[in-house]
Amino acid sequence: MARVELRNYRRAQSPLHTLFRLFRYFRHCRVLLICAVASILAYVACTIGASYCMRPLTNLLKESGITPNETYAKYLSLLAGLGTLYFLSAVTNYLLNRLMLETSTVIMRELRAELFARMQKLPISYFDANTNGSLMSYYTNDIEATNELLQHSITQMLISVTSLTGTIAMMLVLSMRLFAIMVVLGAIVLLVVRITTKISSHSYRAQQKNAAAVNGYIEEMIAGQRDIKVFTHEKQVMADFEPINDALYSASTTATTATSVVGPILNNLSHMFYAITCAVGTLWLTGEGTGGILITFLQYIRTFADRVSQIADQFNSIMLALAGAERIFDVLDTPAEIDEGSVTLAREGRDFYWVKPDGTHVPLKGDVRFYNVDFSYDPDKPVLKNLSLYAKPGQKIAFVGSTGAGKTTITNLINRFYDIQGGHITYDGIDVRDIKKDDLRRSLGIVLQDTHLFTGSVMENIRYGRLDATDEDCIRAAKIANAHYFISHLPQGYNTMLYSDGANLSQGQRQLVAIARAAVSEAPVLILDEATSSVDTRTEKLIEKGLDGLMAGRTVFVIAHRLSTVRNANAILVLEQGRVIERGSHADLLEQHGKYYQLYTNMIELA
Ligand SMILES: Nc1ncnc2c1ncn2[C@@H]1O[C@H](COP(=O)(O)OP(=O)(O)OP(=O)(O)O)[C@@H](O)[C@H]1O
Repeated sequence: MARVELRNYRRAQSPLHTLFRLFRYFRHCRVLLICAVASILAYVACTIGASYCMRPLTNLLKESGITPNETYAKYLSLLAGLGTLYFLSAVTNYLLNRLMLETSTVIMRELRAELFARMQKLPISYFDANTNGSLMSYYTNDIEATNELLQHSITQMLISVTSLTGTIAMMLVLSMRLFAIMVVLGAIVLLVVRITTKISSHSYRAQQKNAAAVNGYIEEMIAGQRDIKVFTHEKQVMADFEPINDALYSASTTATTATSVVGPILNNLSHMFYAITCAVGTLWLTGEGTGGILITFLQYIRTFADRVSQIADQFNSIMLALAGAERIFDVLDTPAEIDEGSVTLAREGRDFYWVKPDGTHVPLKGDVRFYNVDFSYDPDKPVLKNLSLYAKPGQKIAFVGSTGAGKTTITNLINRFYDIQGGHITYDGIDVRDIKKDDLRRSLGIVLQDTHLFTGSVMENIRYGRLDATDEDCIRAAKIANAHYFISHLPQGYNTMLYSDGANLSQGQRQLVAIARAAVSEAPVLILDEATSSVDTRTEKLIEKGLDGLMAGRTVFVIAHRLSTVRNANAILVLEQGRVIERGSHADLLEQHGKYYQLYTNMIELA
């Protein structure tokens, strides 16, 4: 059963550092940011000012020595002032939301671009260690969380903190005595907030972790639908899904329960707060205008309590969103594939050259040699041991051996998907580590067993092998690959669009397009992972002819699955546990009566 990888869902490890790093992205939208901060200040000033209007309004009721007309005029002007402040606070709030929306869109664009660019530079080992699902969730969950953070959470937090500061200042201005009561009660509220936040953030983390497991599982099962149906594993898949779905259910229930408890507790506390201040205030405050002070103070208490509970809520979501941003930064900090190569391999027309330091061009011949190569993916599990082999220009080298013997690994070392730990590999006498990686890979044509076709026309998919190839080059390559006939019979010929990894083509047709793609690169060295096992004999013949056309005149490494490939090869290398145990032509090896003889006489398919 397929493995479900859990992403490491956690709270931000270094939230402040992540936050400052995120703030650096504001450098491209400084003006927007300044406007946003100004809007926050204006918004908070308006709301606090509106609350303050309660004082003169209340006092107006008891004001003596003025005529009813004067009272009425004052009353109207106060109401007009209050209305203006509420109107302004609505406008500034709208402005703020717009500004943060714009700002976060700009930043998200940059972050997505950086993330995507970094992923293009990461070594293949990174993709081995991370499932597609977990990589995708950087672009979905984590980008979304960061967007939410920038668009709402940070803004709300800034509003809450500014408003809280302003409210405290106004409370101090109104009455120091009442503020003293506030401090005591505030300490109690903070304690409660701290405890409940701890509980809720813990359960939220559990919820996120379980959600990741469920999503990862679903994604994997969707990708494997064909295999699930073929092996009639539907029931098993459902049975495996149930426990992780249940785990998500209980984690979500705990999380929502914890959150739903925080609100009422804080609400009740704020009511108590309100009542106590009201009672004490009535007893303590004496003299002219005390009614206005008390009413306004109570108004501020409400704001205070609201802001504190908002900060508690936002703190949690900010921490979780920062964890998303942190994961994105982790990817951005993952070291890119190192390329210490300095030797340039250039293409001119249809030929490849090695450009020597003095500028002279030496045609590439395609001579590849391994000298005592040691390699392992994991340090404690050697895969290739002291492996030596050579392919002279134009030779066809076939690898045979049981599964896991190291055939694919060898081909992955030629193009430097991985670096060797011992020995060296040369290409026309140059150590491959000295060749610029892009140049090296461009001078190797590769046909993988499991080809990926991109969304685009057939022509564009063939051109993927060499981006500057003309339409004529692509058609010529398709002819070499024996793909021209079937492509010409597609509804729009070479302009037929391919979708979902070429799902509208048969497996054999996809393989022929892949061969054409390698043919258009016209590289002097070819690496073929033959894929004929899952196609019918007629298609196999087509592919065989396509491959023969492609291989002519080039050095070829082929992971052989067909007897014909092996028979035609200049040399057959028999691998076992990362070692070459036999080398020779088909006839030589049969004569030796060794492993190859056994493979050949016992099996039709060799690998
Ligand atoms: N990305 C990887 N990370 C860790 N180990 C790997 C990785 N790829 C292959 N291996 C291990 O390296 C060994 C050689 O694998 P390799 O794919 O080269 O064998 P192979 O001869 O091509 O097998 P097959 O014919 O089944 O494709 C195996 O034990 C395999 O489990």
